[in-house]
This record gives sequence, C-alpha cells and structure tokens, in this order.
Amino acid sequence: MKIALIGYGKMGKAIEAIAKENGDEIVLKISSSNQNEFTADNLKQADAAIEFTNPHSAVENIKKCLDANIPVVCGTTGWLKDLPEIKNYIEQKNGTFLFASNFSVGVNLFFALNEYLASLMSSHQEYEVSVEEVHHTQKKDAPSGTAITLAEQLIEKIKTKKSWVNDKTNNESELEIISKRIDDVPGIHTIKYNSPIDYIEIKHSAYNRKGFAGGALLAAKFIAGKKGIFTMKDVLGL
Ligand SMILES: NC(=O)c1ccc[n+]([C@@H]2O[C@H](COP(=O)([O-])OP(=O)(O)OC[C@H]3O[C@@H](n4cnc5c(N)ncnc54)[C@H](O)[C@@H]3O)[C@@H](O)[C@H]2O)c1
Ligand SMILES: O=C(O)C1=N[C@H](C(=O)O)CCC1
Repeated sequence: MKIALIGYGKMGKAIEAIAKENGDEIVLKISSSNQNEFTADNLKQADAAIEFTNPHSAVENIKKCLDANIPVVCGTTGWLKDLPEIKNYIEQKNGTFLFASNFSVGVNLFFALNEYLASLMSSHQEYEVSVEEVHHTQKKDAPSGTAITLAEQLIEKIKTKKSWVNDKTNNESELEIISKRIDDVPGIHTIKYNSPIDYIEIKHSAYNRKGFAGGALLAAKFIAGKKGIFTMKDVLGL
C-alpha cells in the first residue's frame, strides 16, 4: 500500500519503520520544513494519508487531504473542538476519515474494559473514580486525547459525573484527570476507584510507540477504498 505521511516527527518515523517491515511504500513525507511539497498532485500518489502533527495544524492538513480525495487517518490530539467542522467537510467532499485518540490495539481493548468496569461501578457510589495520565515532556496537549476518551466513557456510565477537569477537584460532579509529564514516557493511563475501605485500578502502559504506529497503519489499510467516517471499533471489530 502507498502512504503519505503528514507529520514526520516521533510518530511519522515510527510509522515509517513499521511500514517498511510490512512492505508498504511511503510516497510522501511532509513536515513543517517542506510544506511546498504538500500538494494535491503529490497526495494523489497515495492510497491513504496518515496525519500526526500538532493541534494547530491538524484541521488544515485533514482538509487538504480531503480536497485531494485521499482517505485520511488522523492521530493528532488536542483539536477535537473542530470535529463538527471536519465532519461537515467530509460530508461535503464525500470523503473518508478515521480519527482515534489512541491507535494501539491494547488501548482499544482497555477502552472496552473501562466501559465494562464503569458499568459495574455505576451502582457503587462509595467508590470515587479518577483518571491519571503520564506522558513525555514534549507533549503539547493536556490532558491526553486518550484520557479524554476514557473520561467521556466514564461520564457516560457513572451518572454522578457530569464533566471532567484537568486538575484536582472536590466537586463530586467533576471527574478529575491528573496529567503528569516525565522525560520519555510513551504513555500511561490509569483509572482509579477509591473507597474508604479499598482501591481498584486498571492501567495501560505503552513500552514504546510501536502500538500507536501499527494501529495507524491497520486503520489506513482499513479505510483505503472506502467512503465515510470510521473508528478503531470498525477496524478491530470491537
Ligand atoms: N492517536 C495516537 O495513537 C497518538 C499516538 C502518539 C501521538 N499522538 C499525537 O500525534 C501528534 C504528533 O505526535 P508526535 O509525537 O509525532 O509529535 P512530533 O512533535 O514528534 O512530530 C510532529 C511533526 O509534525 C510536523 N509538522 C508540524 N506542523 C506541520 C504542518 N503544518 N504540516 C505537516 N507537518 C507538520 C513537525 O515538523 C513534526 O515532524 C500529537 O498530537 C500527539 O498527541 C497520537
Ligand atoms: O505521545 C503522545 O503525544 C501521545 N498522544 C496520544 C494522546 O494524547 O492520548 C496517545 C498517546 C501518546
């Protein structure tokens, strides 16, 4: 398969390494230093584009891929306030799009586990739920996109929680998300349930970026040749 990489930083390079192992071809690599090559003609050489840049560039980059009629997988986090605009754009262009806050298969299984545990815990209000995420110090957004997905799942199931805050809170209706930034940590997410008599936690730790990169490639293969908006649930059959 032929892939355009929009963003050639830590994730772009991790995707390139796995693509080479799989026999996929990277036909275009765009970073902030070669924007002149980010053209419709160049994009059209690819079966799909994979976008991992930053919260300020993602929306424009996705639109450029849709304008060129190229299916686009996006892993950039921190831009989701603009998702309704992107959904309209996809409809107008009859385009193809897949976003995931986390592409790793393990985290997508962890999402399913989080939903299941939250539905069990919803009738046990003595447990106070909170989320913690730890990432490397170069990360631009907080909380992580993955932590937001986990928090949204919890708010859906645990009716006392109405919204999340990225800070400590004593307000019972707010779900606490604590963000920590430590050197080179690829990503750790923990869901904590604390009661006056015991404590339960579920935790996912990424050892490196291979899971995110491999999942993004699976997603690109899944959407190539399709039309519409997809999620990792479609890719993994969850
Ligand atoms: N969804 C997931 O599974 C997942 C996993 C890891 C990282 N991420 C997210 O992916 C994004 C990128 O992460 P990273 O660690 O690779 O970051 P990074 O800073 O290492 O790389 C970003 C790259 O984007 C390039 N870039 C910046 N502006 C650009 C533009 N306008 N057009 C094209 N390229 C541009 C930079 O030159 C750089 O090469 C972040 O938002 C991060 O949170 C998501
Ligand atoms: O390294 C990052 O940045 C990561 N971003 C995603 C997020 O915000 O959840 C996924 C994990 C790694």
